[in-house]
Amino acid sequence: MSNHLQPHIRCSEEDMANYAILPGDPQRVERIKEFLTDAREIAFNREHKSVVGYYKGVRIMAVSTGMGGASTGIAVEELHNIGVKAMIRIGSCGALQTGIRLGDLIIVNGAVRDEGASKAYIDDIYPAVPNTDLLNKVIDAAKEQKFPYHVGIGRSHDSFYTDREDDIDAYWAKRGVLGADMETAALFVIGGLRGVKTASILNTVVEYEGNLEDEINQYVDGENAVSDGEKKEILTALEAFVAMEHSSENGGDKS
Ligand SMILES: O=P(O)(O)O[C@H]1O[C@H](CO)[C@@H](O)[C@H]1O
Ligand SMILES: O=c1cc[nH]c(=O)[nH]1
Repeated sequence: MSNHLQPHIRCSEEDMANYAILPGDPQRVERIKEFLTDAREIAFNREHKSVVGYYKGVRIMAVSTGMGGASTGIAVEELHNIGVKAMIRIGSCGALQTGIRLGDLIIVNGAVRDEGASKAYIDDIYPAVPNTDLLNKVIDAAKEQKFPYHVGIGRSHDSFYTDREDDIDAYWAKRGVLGADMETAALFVIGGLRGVKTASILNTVVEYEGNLEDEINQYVDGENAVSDGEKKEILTALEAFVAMEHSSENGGDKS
């Protein structure tokens, strides 16, 4: 653990909480802040905006990762350096299966490592998986709040606008992958290697074979189902952390 101000996220041990919610978008940090009490902004440097506050008495940080595995890896490492023990990504994704609707949550139980950051750490036979205990608490939280959710594999990628993206999506869709994002695999692998508990909840902002740019623009404009999906993923992550705090007080899973 380090008392030093971390060079990118600009947080130190005194800002630390055991739990951190990691959106990609810095603007989402502001919206998470609305769910917290006694919340204060810690820093906003590059793509990393951070706040700390309380939810049902549990101290929780929210720190944006920016887009992609490279900046996510930096955030995970620096949060680990100041002592954060568990991290839940709340992201947006494009669905890869019909039947997954805008605003539905995808809870990722394993990620295809189609990105470079995790491979810089370890060979790609190493699995990108969440912590089982935290995954179960996320699923329970979504179920208890009656949010629409799907549990399955995600594909994390580095490049959004390649000429082959439709074919690549079709390839992974046929193999049962539920959705695509850019950060989950790096979070799972780097967090796993560092002994950090991780999970990832993705809000569906593009339906399968929907219009990628139009639907993401709607999301940025804060419209309807996808904005509700964001609130649902925030509440799911917060409740999972509350459950984790209470189970550790009661001698729960120490893995
Ligand atoms: O909304 P966030 O969390 O940034 O997640 C998704 O959105 C970005 C692309 O639009 C990528 O970062 C992707 O993973
Ligand atoms: O299709 C999508 C939508 C959001 N984010 C992605 O990575 N892919």
